[in-house]
Amino acid sequence: MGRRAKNKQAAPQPLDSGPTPTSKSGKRKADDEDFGAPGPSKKLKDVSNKVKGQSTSKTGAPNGKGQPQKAQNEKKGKNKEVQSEDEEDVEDGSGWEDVDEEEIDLKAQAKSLFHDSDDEFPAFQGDLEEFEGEDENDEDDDEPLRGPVQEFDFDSDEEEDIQLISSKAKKSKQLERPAKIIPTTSDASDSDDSDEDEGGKVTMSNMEARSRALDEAAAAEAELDAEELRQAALEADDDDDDVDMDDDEEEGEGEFRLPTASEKEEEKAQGGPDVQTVQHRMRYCVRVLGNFKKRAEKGRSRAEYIEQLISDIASYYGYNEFLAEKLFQLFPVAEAIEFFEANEVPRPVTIRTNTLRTRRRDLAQALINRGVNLEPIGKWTNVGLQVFESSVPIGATPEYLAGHYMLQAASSFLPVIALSPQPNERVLDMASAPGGKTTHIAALLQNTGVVFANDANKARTKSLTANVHRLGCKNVVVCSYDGREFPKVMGGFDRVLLDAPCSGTGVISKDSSVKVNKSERDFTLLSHLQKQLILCAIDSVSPESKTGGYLVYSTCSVTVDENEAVVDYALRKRPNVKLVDTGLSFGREGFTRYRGKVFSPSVSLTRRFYPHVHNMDGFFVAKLKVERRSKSSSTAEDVKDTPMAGIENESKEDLTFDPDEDRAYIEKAKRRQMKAKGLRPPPREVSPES
Ligand SMILES: C[S@@+](CC[C@H](N)C(=O)[O-])C[C@H]1O[C@@H](n2cnc3c(N)ncnc32)[C@H](O)[C@@H]1O
Repeated sequence: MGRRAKNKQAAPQPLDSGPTPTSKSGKRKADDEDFGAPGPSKKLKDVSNKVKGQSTSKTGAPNGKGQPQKAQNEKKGKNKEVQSEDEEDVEDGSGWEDVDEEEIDLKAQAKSLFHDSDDEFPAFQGDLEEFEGEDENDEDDDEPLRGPVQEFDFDSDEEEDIQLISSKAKKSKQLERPAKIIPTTSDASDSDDSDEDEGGKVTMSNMEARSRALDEAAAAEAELDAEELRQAALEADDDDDDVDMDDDEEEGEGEFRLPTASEKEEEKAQGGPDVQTVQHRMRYCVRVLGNFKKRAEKGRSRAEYIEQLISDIASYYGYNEFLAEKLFQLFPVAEAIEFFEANEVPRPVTIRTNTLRTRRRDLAQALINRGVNLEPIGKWTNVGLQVFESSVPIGATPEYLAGHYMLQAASSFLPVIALSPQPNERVLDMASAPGGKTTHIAALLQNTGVVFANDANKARTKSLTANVHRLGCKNVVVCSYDGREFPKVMGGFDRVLLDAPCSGTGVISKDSSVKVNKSERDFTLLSHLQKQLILCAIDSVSPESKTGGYLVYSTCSVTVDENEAVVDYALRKRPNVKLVDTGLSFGREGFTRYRGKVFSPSVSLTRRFYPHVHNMDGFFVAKLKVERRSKSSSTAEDVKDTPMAGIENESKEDLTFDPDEDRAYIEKAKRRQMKAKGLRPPPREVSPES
């Protein structure tokens, strides 16, 4: 089981202070790469220690005290460093339940229910009714990354990769993966520049070639990973092939066994197992589960091994057991460990060129001149740049301040690429703050048409507005409604993006508080809200649109309740809607079956992105085409189930945009504007009705 050896990318958070790290400070040593190495929280500690120029112990426990993470979290909970939630036992309402018409009482929800997919903004922490009173200091969405980005040695890592792949072909997939954001095999297949010079600094001339070569290597490794997973799934019988097994035997793990109930009690009484025991036990359980028939102890069930493994994952990586289990269930056993491992590693720092102000080439040149080491993210985006190191604060360069780029996670590009807005269209970004995607949409529209950038959180619309101005977007209207009020507020959009409030289980590497502050109730409430929002988003799309008629639904979460289950729900409630291809060239297919639930086969058109597979935040993207409602397709059930039932009763067949409806608002705005300028507005027109 591998520990990620290639933590080459700087963590976004430790850039604030401290001396410039050494050239290898972001790189992990290959000999750290199994459970015998320090645990994840130790790893995080390692990073910050390195930044501070301190040495670290190699054998320490995750918390540095011989105790796994869990014990630490309990202490943290007391210190209020990590917000913990009351974990109410709620029936699993995800998947099939119907969404009530009435709004759920979000006030009753604990803090930090939603998570922001954009790395420029911290998780939304609060409830809808507190929006007005929210602290203005919350506007750190576009918080500049201060201090230098860690430097790392790309070339020697690549050499190391090749060696590792050949000598430990069965070992960790994370281990050998470069810190490059992974493209598809097809992206790399047409490259013929594999012999390009990869040494030395990145320059404008070698940038594209380097990128292609890295893409190729990454694609080859992705293929290798897939093969490994297939092998693991087939429960490789040949113990000689199993590197982990050899390691285990060396460490005397052949005699390892599951603890009995009384041993577990004893372990608990002593304050939990020590970190070495947890590491060994995890490795042992993974191995047994890889070939249960052959390796399991007599009289022990698969469920017992799984239960033990989940409990150990929770304590080792610092999750509450509920979330550890929920995430564990998404993957085959070996891959689940890869996922948890990847959540301990920061994702690459990436920026999006603002094409309203500059070209990527010019921006890259300007930043290279300032001492920024960067290269294009990959072929799938022509505006993204990955920043490897920088001698200047990347969030405070003159180019940044002039709006030439947005600091934005690579995964955040995906929904907008899928949305594919066309010039002159009317687009709604239903949950838009702090505006990473809004400004991307505005740029793709080339400042034509109009983007309504909505967010229910008024405080957050300030940072949204600031970004809109900084990036020179002239076609954006900012508004603040609960998304569930659409399309009553306005409808008839050519395209709608619903980047929904979510649990943030895809961005744990950025916000580790998610590990402990999410309960079953949170997922139930979120899923419910997401289902309400998606129906309103669908109803805001104009089926009459000549150029569009699309909705993109996205989250920065990996749970099925917040993704496939929401989309499937929408398909069932809105027969005039169908899933279409996202147009994204990579990403795993969405689940069409999951733990007894069967979704529409078309849900396979949705795409999932994972940190351990794509080296980007966990993300989900679905694209839906909204068609005209036929009389037969709008059933009584539709009307009952829509959160906009009131509206449908009023005007069920006609939810298209009526510009006349806006006249009064436009008039009011004009008057206000005149007053603000010290002018006297003309007398109001008296309408015949009044
Ligand atoms: C994932 S974040 C959006 C990130 C944004 N799309 C971007 O790219 O910068 C989700 C947003 O949904 C907003 N939100 C939460 N509940 C909402 C609701 N009922 N209606 C509209 N917005 C909501 C939150 O305030 C938060 O800003």
